[in-house]
Amino acid sequence: MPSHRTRLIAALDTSSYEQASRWATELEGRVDAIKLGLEFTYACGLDAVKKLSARQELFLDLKLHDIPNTVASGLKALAPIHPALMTIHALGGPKMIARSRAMLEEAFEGNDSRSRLLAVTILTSMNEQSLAEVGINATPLDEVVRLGRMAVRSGADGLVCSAHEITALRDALGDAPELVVPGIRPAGSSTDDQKRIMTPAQAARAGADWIVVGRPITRADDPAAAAQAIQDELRTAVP
Ligand SMILES: O=C(O)c1cc(=O)[nH]c(=O)n1[C@@H]1O[C@H](COP(=O)(O)O)[C@@H](O)[C@H]1O
Repeated sequence: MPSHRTRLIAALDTSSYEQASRWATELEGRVDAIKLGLEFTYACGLDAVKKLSARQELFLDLKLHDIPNTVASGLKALAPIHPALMTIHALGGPKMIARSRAMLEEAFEGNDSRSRLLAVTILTSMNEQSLAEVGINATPLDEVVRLGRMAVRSGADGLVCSAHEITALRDALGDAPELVVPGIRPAGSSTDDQKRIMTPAQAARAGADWIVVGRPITRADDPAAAAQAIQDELRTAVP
């Protein structure tokens, strides 16, 4: 049973700066970090990312996946924003991950709060059938552990996975890799396009370092109250 606190990241998925800014203000003090991703960044730009994250810890989730040089150079360009966490796809392979880590070490030399590199394993919107559709004939669990081992060995500081794989990843890799877990749905909420889901309490008991929650917060009538309810659930889940 984990004894550390599972922290809450709110995914602010919107193309509107005003909307994201409103959420960020409402959620300040109620979430531990905000996540800005493809929709916000493409629509509003990196200056807006920088501005919005001035007061809160930032997970910049752009899921880079390209040849090693292109991904590492992309990360170098993002480094001045200084997100706490950034994502690349584990499927880019060991060289892409190793070059990315080396680039971040270089970009943050002399700064002991380097952005941490997360490798996305298998998206939480995929199940065994969706894996077969892209030619991967394995269970999500086996594939996540296989990719997770490779990614951490290659230099990833942590992994994005579903809560279903936390126990197996901890058995394989120990406590050091930071496990960031989307596909979280409080009991009774809509699953949307997510396939491998768990509740906040289940993810906390499994040992998630962070959970990522978007629509259950942002589509709630009262996003601040929804975030607070998740924090309360996390707090009481682990004695
Ligand atoms: O990297 C991610 O954050 C991510 C990986 C993954 O496997 N699944 C996943 O849902 N996410 C992100 O987590 C957030 C989940 O949002 P909701 O489904 O609205 O809670 C979205 O911003 C996704 O981009």
